[in-house]
Formats: sequence, C-alpha cells, structure tokens
Amino acid sequence: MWGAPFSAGAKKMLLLGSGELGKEVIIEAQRLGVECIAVDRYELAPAMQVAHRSYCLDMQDAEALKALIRKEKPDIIVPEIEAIATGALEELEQEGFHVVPTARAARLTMDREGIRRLAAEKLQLPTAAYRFADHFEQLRSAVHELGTPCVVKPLMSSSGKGQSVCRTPEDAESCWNTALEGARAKTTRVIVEAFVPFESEITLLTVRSVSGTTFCPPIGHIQKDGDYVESWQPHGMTDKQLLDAEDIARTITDELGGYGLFGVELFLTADGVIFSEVSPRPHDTGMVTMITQDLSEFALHVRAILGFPIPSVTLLTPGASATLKAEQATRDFVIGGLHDALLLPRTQVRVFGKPETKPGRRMAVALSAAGDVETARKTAKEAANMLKVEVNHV
Ligand SMILES: Nc1ncnc2c1ncn2[C@@H]1O[C@H](COP(=O)(O)OP(=O)(O)OP(=O)(O)O)[C@@H](O)[C@H]1O
Ligand SMILES: NCC(=O)N[C@@H]1O[C@H](COP(=O)([O-])[O-])[C@@H](O)[C@H]1O
Ligand SMILES: [Mg+2]
Repeated sequence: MWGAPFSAGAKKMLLLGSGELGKEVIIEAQRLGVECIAVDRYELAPAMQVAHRSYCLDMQDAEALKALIRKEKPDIIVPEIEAIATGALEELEQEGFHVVPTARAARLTMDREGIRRLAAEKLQLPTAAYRFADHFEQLRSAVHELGTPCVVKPLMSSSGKGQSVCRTPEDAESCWNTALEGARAKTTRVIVEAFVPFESEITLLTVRSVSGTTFCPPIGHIQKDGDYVESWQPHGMTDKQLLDAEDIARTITDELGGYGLFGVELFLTADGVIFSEVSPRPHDTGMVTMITQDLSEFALHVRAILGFPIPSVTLLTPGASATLKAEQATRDFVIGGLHDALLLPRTQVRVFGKPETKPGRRMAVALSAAGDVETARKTAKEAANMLKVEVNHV
C-alpha cells in the first residue's frame, strides 16, 4: 500500500546502476506506482531516462553513496551492477535501510573472490579449479599449477571486460595486461580458472519471494569474448541436469538470502553441472524473458523485492535474443535497421538509449518468439544483424 509518486506516502526505490537491465526494472516498478530514482556514473544512462529523477555519482565512493541515500531515504535500494561500495550498503542496512536482496549478498557477489570462495569452499558446489594472483609472478605460477588453457579475469569486472583465455604459458603476460586494463576497481588481483570444456552453458533464473523459491525454465546462451551475444529459452536439458542445476541454484540463493531474482550461471559438461557465478539481480541473458514469459525477469525482480507473491511463472512461447554491439567510440551516431528488423515475424527490439558507443558496447537487443527455439534463434540473429550503429561523419 503506498501513495502516488512524489507524495509523502510514496514508495521510493533507488537503483544503483542504470543500464539496460535497470531501465526495465524501473519500467516494471513504475507500473506498480513506485517512485523511482536512478543512479549511475554518467549522465543520461538508460534507466535515468525512465526514472522520476536521477543522480550522477561514483558508486564506489562510500561517503558520497551514504550521503545520497540518507538524503533520499528510499524504501528499497536495488543494486544493478557489482561495482558499488558494498561496505556502505552494509552500514546503511544496519541503519534500517532495505538493500536488495541483502547487503551481504551485494558484498559477496561484488567480486569474484567472495562468491567463488563461498560457493566452492563453504557450500562445496562444483566449480572450475581456481587460484588468485596479486602480481604477475603469482599469475605465472597459477597458470603453471592449473595448466592451460585457463581463464584470467579481474576480480571486479562484468560482461567479460578484462577477461582472456591463457592458451599457453607464454600468454600469461598478455592476459595479465588485459586484466589490468579491464578491471573496474583499482586492484590488480585476478582470478585464474581452469578452462571448463562445457557442452553448453545456461542461466537459471531463480526467484526468492514470499511464495518461496521459483525457477524459470533454463536459458541457454552463447558468449563471445566473455560477453553474451545470444540467448534462448527453454534450453534442452536432461531431467538429471535440470535437477542438479536447480539444486545448485537453490543452495547458493538460500545462502545469499533475501527476496529478489538471481541469475545463476552454470556450465553443462559431460561430467555434470558446474557452478560459474551468480548475479543477485536480473541477468543480461534473461532479457529473452521479455518475449517468452508472462512475467519477465524484471517484473519478477520487482514483485519479489516489494514483497508480493509469485504463485507461478509461465513460459508462453519458445524465444531468443541477440545483441547489437557498437564497433567504435562515438557520441554522434544513429541506430538504423529498425524497419527491416521489425518486418520479421514475432520480433521486437529494445534500443537502450545509451548516449555514447564504445567498441563492444551493447546498444540494443532483438527478441523473437517462434514455435521452436531454433527458429526463434535464427530470427533474432537475423533481426540483430539488420540493426546497425551508424556513425555520423560530418
Ligand atoms: N572457467 C571457464 N571455462 C570456460 N569458459 C569460461 C570460464 N569462465 C568464463 N568462461 C566463459 O566466459 C563467459 C563470461 O565469464 P563470466 O561470467 O565469469 O564473466 P563476467 O564478466 O562476469 O560476465 P557477466 O557479467 O556477463 O556475467 C562465460 O559465460 C563463459 O562463456
Ligand atoms: N553483464 C552485466 C550486464 O549486462 N549489465 C548491464 O550492463 C550495464 C552496463 O553497460 P555499459 O557497460 O554499456 O555501461 C549495467 O548497468 C547493466 O544494465
Ligand atoms: Mg557471467
């Protein structure tokens, strides 16, 4: 029960991170009459464009973050990215603020070390073998111990930034440099993981709400350079794989606690299901649910965090998503090809509205539904291929 946005009795949600995923979270919250405040490091971020108001802030600056939240006094704080001063969130939670799903979950998933040690060492979930390294010599011994190929990632990064595959011991130096350049935080620590020879990989969207734990049908995806380019739902799995996947997802999300939607990333291998990582928030590969499910991952997150019931989630149709990425950096561009893409059957497009392109930056996504996953994948890829970031040359 709450009043209209801007009124004294309004329900206020503050989003930390305002990308394409947050934009959809805000749209869903607005539909329930929630007052929405968007925060990110740059002006005109996608979610800011649909929020009631917004702030530009370095979210790793604990003092600035606390000052803003104490001023705005939101009823609910929703992290949308990892790179946030999570110590500040824990302090604010102590003061009585509600952090989604919990401040501890935000802290543990903020960097790869927290979540990996929790999953592998405390919960004994199957993961790739791993080591951590603070400097190049340590990386070299980690590569030696794990063998090649292995994967090197900065502790805090997402969408594959700074990630590379070390194929021979000689690659270690270039992997180290890639990780340092791609790291979001000012730390040099990296994780080195044994390469998992997976047959496929999935995201199991898992919702914790007053109704208990609910799993969405599995989402299959393909990643290029550590970033997703294509996803589809449902992904074909054996009953055993699905049971094992749900078991892992329930174990990790029960441990993290709180209400909300989680994206549990898993590898399907000949030797079983392996845990990769988890986002305590909607997942990029889950954008496909905007066309496949009665309640998208964004609608589910909002319902769960507001404390509403989720009696069921229904897959309405098989579907797929494919991304449009920019190739170069510019602020002077147009997104073309919408007319042609939208001629394709059962196809929709989301243009995120990011004000600036960068090489590899995700700018839009095509969504297609069809009678089967293969047709949906083909159509979504066709639609995404028609979309173009056209740079204006003066
Ligand atoms: N140990 C591994 N073995 C094989 N492939 C891997 C391994 N680690 C990562 N990958 C590949 O790289 C992709 C991205 O890795 P990961 O999810 O750890 O990065 P990320 O930057 O956190 O991505 P995102 O933020 O998009 O979830 C994985 O989905 C997988 O395709
Ligand atoms: N894999 C995580 C992910 O997809 N996160 C999404 O990308 C945005 C950052 O995009 P940007 O780097 O283009 O600003 C984030 O704000 C979030 O919406
Ligand atoms: Mg990932």
